[in-house]
Parts: sequence; C-alpha cells; structure tokens
Amino acid sequence: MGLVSKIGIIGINHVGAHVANALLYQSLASELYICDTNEVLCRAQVNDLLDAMSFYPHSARVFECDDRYEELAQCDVIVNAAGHVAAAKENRDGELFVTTEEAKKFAQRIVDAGFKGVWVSIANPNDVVATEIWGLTGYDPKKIIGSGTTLDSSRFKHAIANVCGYDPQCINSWMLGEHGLSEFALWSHVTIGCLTPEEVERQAGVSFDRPDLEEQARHGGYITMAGKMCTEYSISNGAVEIIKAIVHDTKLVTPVSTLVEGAYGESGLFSSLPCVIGAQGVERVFVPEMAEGEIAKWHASCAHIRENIEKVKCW
Ligand SMILES: NC(=O)c1ccc[n+]([C@@H]2O[C@H](COP(=O)([O-])OP(=O)(O)OC[C@H]3O[C@@H](n4cnc5c(N)ncnc54)[C@H](O)[C@@H]3O)[C@@H](O)[C@H]2O)c1
Repeated sequence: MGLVSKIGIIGINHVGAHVANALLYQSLASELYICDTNEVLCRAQVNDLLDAMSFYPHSARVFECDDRYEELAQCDVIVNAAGHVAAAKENRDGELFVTTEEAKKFAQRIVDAGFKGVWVSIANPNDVVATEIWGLTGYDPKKIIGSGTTLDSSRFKHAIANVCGYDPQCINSWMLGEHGLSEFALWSHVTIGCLTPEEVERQAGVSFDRPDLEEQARHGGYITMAGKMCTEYSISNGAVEIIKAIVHDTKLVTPVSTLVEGAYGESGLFSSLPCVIGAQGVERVFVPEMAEGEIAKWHASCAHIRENIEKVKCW
C-alpha cells in the first residue's frame, strides 16, 4: 500500500455511510471513492462527508462515483455494502437474490479495470456474496474478505458481558460458520481475561446460560432491525477494524468469512474461521480444535451456505 490510502465504498446508505465516517475519524483513508446507484443519495452523502472534513483529525479527498465502478479500480480496499436491507428484515437470506444480482454489476468490471487491492464484502447473505465475488471474477481468494462473524462475535461478547459485568474487550468469544442463523458459538475457546467461563463461574459466583447466550449472539441483529430497520454501528466499526489491519498490516487475528479449504473436510465456499489479516488480505486461516458438537454445527452451517450458493450459482 502506498502512502496515500485509497478506499472505495459501494452502497452508501446506513452501513456504507458509517464505514466512511469511521474511516475518516480514524484517518485510515486519504481518498474515498463512493459509488451508489442512487445518485441523489450518493451526492448527498459525499457532500455531508466533505462538510465534516474540518472536524476529522486529518483531511481526505472524497469522490462521488455513482455507478462508475471502474474508478474504484485504483483503490487499496473496496467495501461492498450494496444491498436492500429491508429484504433482510427477518432473515439475511431475504437478500439472496438482490445482493448477488448487484455484485454481478460491479465485481468483474472493477477487476477488469485493474483492481489489485482487497475486497471487504459486507452485503448479505455475507458468505454467499463473498463466494460469488470469487466465483465470478476468479480473483485471489485471500484478497476477498467477508466481514462474516466479526459482528456476531462482538454480539457474543456483549451477551457475556451482560452476565458477568466485565469489559467486553477482555472477553475472547467467537461465533464461527455462516453469518446467519446457522452460525455457532465456539464455547470450547471462550476466555474472560485469561480465565475459562467455568473458572469465572466458580470464583465470581455467576452462571452462564450457554444456549441462551449463543442465541443472543445469533439473534441480536434482529432486535436492532426491529427497531430501526437496519444495523449499522457495530458492523461498520467491525469492518473498519478489518480495514485498519489491511492498511497498517497489523496481522489482526479475527473471525472473517474466507475461502474454506479443507477445514474438517469442508471446501469451496466462504465461511467464518479465525484469520490473520494484513496488507495482503487473509494471510493465514486457523482451524480451531473444536469440540464434537461444534464440528457438527460447523458442517450444518457450511451445508446451509452451500444450499444458498446452489440457488444463485452462475459461475
Ligand atoms: N455482514 C454484516 O454483518 C452486515 C450487517 C449489517 C448490514 N449488512 C448488509 O450490508 C448491506 C448494506 O446495508 P444497509 O443497511 O446500508 O442497506 P440499505 O438497503 O439501506 O442500503 C444499500 C445501498 O446500496 C445501494 N446499492 C444497491 N445496489 C447497488 C449497486 N449495484 N451499486 C451501488 N450501490 C448499490 C442502494 O442504492 C443503497 O443506497 C445489506 O446487504 C445488509 O444486509 C451486513
């Protein structure tokens, strides 16, 4: 990555706009290139961000690109937040035929125009869209990152923190598999500080209702959706953590949706596993030693993603 970090965003409503704002607050972009098929919205969001420029720690240039996707080919990172979130009111699968059609409009055009950077795809159903970008373009899969269970893992921390009262940032608790209803909690690897949940239960006198906490992580998004018809703060901050790891080459270890190549016999689809993120995208994929029940949930989750892929597969 050069001294000038160029970031593209496709889709600039709730999620895309919060990603843009968080990138500028964290001085992660020197140039932002923004696409939306809704040109009126695109112009308004670009103008609003430029109006805010004197308040960010550093100024950046922001460009309105509407549907001129080729202008994003020069970017180091492209964020895909193109969708129609209202269709995902009850289930992220509701956007299956929308987001996969939208991705067809820009993915190949951007790659053909010479894009060499990293895709960070947020659109839902997240694992299917990330698999599709890979399938359509043949792009290096290490440079395609689905935000995956980044957000759900943060929800899992929130749920555990509510019980014990400790800082969510001390809690290491991950959801894996699909970013969707088949995801699962990796209870075998949860730590709170350096303690297991069992040690905390014994010493602090709290009790973790494990199935309930897993359900809260799985369904937390729908509580937010029911009240505001979108989720935006958590996902945008999660996506920006991933982008920060790329821009600063930090080797962040975090759950993201990545090409699965052999984990417990699964291959050929994107799903969330622990990944090391740096300037080159996903630089390593870890396969945790899961408990038996977790392995069964991993297979069920991959099966659901595969079913959805089969419904839309065109590559
Ligand atoms: N992965 C996650 O954890 C997570 C969390 C929240 C939302 N999401 C997803 O992110 C996406 C965006 O969410 P939102 O709330 O901002 O949705 P939204 O429907 O409010 O906005 C989507 C925007 O994308 C634009 N768009 C659609 N197709 C386009 C295309 N081909 N080119 C350019 N722009 C296009 C629309 O005009 C709209 O402005 C949705 O798919 C949503 O489900 C994912």
